[in-house]
Amino acid sequence: MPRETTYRKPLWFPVCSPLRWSFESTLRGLCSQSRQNTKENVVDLSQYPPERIRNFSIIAHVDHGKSTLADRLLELTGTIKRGHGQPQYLDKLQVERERGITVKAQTATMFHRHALNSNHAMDDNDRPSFLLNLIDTPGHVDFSYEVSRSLAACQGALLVVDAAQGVQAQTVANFYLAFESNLTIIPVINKIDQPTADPDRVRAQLKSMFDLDPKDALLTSAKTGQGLEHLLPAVIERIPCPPGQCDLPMRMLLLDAYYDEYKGVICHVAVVDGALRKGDKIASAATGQTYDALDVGIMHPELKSTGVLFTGQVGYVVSGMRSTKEARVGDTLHWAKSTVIPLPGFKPAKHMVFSGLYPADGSDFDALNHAIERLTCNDASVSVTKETSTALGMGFRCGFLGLLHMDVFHQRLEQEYGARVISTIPTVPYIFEYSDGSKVQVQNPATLASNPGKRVAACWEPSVIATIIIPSEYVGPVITLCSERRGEQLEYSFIDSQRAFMKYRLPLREIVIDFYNELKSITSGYATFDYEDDEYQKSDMVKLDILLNGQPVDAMATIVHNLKAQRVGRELVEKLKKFIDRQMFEITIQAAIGSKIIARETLSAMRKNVLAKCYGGDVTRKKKLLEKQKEGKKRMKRVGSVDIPQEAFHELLKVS
Ligand SMILES: Nc1nc2c(ncn2[C@@H]2O[C@H](COP(=O)(O)OP(=O)(O)OP(=O)(O)O)[C@@H](O)[C@H]2O)c(=O)[nH]1
Repeated sequence: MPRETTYRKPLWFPVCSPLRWSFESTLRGLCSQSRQNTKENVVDLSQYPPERIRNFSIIAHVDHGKSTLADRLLELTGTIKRGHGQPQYLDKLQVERERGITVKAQTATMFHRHALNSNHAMDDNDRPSFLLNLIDTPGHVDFSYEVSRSLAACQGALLVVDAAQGVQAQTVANFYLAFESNLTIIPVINKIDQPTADPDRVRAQLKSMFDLDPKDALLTSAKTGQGLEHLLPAVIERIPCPPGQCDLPMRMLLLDAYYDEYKGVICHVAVVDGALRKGDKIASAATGQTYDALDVGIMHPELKSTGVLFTGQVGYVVSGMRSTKEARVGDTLHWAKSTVIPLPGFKPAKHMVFSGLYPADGSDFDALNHAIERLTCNDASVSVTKETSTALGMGFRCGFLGLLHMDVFHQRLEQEYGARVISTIPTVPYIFEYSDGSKVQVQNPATLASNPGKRVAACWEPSVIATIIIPSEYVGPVITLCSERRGEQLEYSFIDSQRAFMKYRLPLREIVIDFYNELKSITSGYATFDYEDDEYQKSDMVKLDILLNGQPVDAMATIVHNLKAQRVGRELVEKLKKFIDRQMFEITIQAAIGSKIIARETLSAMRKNVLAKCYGGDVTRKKKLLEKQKEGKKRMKRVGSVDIPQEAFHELLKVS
């Protein structure tokens, strides 16, 4: 028998401003419906056959209001009890709250009463209840892998567009992700409360860019609550129910996983056929390994044990997987006793940027290994292989979907696992051909041409097709920027009288570092940008070495375009000079291509006397300063006889 689960009642907030009044009153009206859903205060999932289930995603450009809208839906269905001004409920990670961006897709199950073909005479209690699974997705291009995975569990998507900003680069990218997944798309024009909102212009853009019927667009303000009452009825009426057959042997798609200290690996799953019950023996189609379903439930929005998940439902299963490596995102889990055809799964993530990760303190290697293993369970898009650097010791070469993704991964390692890491200059995966005809993909510049006797004969670098949307007056500076970055214009048109749309082929290397910031700064923050990977292009790339006192520092090697090598080499040595403390001997810092030195700086010798500032003979103060110096030294990496502070490695990341 399915276990019962409890609804939470919505909370009413005091009315204290006209703005709040309209929001609260709308919410109150809507919530009264959901409150009546909860009359019996329990839910039995067997009441929700596929016809009564809707799985949908919220997709949008960054900051167009997805998470706020998701929160409002959770509130109006009584799933969460909260008020205005609180951090977004579904942005749970510290990194998400600090940066104000969604990094992980989050699923929440809601219940809502609605009569199809709306019979207004019907009492709320008589309206059938629907189970709605909402998936809030990230907006930034680096996390589009999360979006495409989430869409695999959905039949529809709310495409949210800011009423003032209109269609932006990630609106285009996300629309095509949903369109290619054959999802029903409901356009939602949000933030209509803004003084500069122009819903008619956005409607026209939706028509011209995506051929979406302007009449289908819903107008909302997640801030004031205006128009929210139309969202869930549209979801229920327009989005099809999940396909899948109740009478087939159970199979489900593993959508995501994370490690919980108490429960072990928790897998988020979408049950495609049959039903999953607590106690079932399940197997992984990828590995053949079998497990027991120890706990089964829904995200409501916290884990709520239900003991069963039926066809079309999205929820979680705790299966006693011991290692996070066993939870392969995209895998099909099924009843161990039956054979099933595995579900299509997901395209493997394509790594755009690689960087070495090393423990700040060499003795922390095992701790970092453990932290990376746990975190990659929750972020399957990172690739990890072990590597060794002469400068930094044992570490890992990790592949990321972009620079922001890399940054977020570092931050999560530090915040969630207390790991202190040093990362090497990010690089993109090049293909090099040697004089003997052999080809290699180079993810770590230090490994390039490490075989003596092999000469590089040719190089190919990855490129992307970039979509840029800007107000028309910024077209000139953007064209200049793209050509400086070795871009090739592929398309140039106008979305409407005020906005230009451009497509460029750009080398990936030119956009991973700093391109977006520069684009934003030359367009006063108005440009939006998105990219998808394209083919490799032949290119004239060289390896740039950094030498300290004549000794190459492998962790600082980078690959640059021949024409830019001189400038990059100069910037790198100047940066290093600023960050390396003077030591007891002279230090030469050089940048070199092969045996040719292209830039050089010298740090003259000096004894850094930390006690110089300590006047008088206070022993405790002297001790304190010496302790501080010792602590600082721990964070240094010794290359030959030169100590390099951690910050030097971080600073080098910013040179393109
Ligand atoms: N005026 C107004 N502001 C809104 C509305 N909806 C959201 N916002 C604000 O817009 C900002 C971005 O909202 P989010 O919900 O974080 O946007 P998002 O699309 O989830 O952002 P990412 O997760 O980073 O992609 C926040 O400051 C919200 O308070 C709205 O309807 N009107």
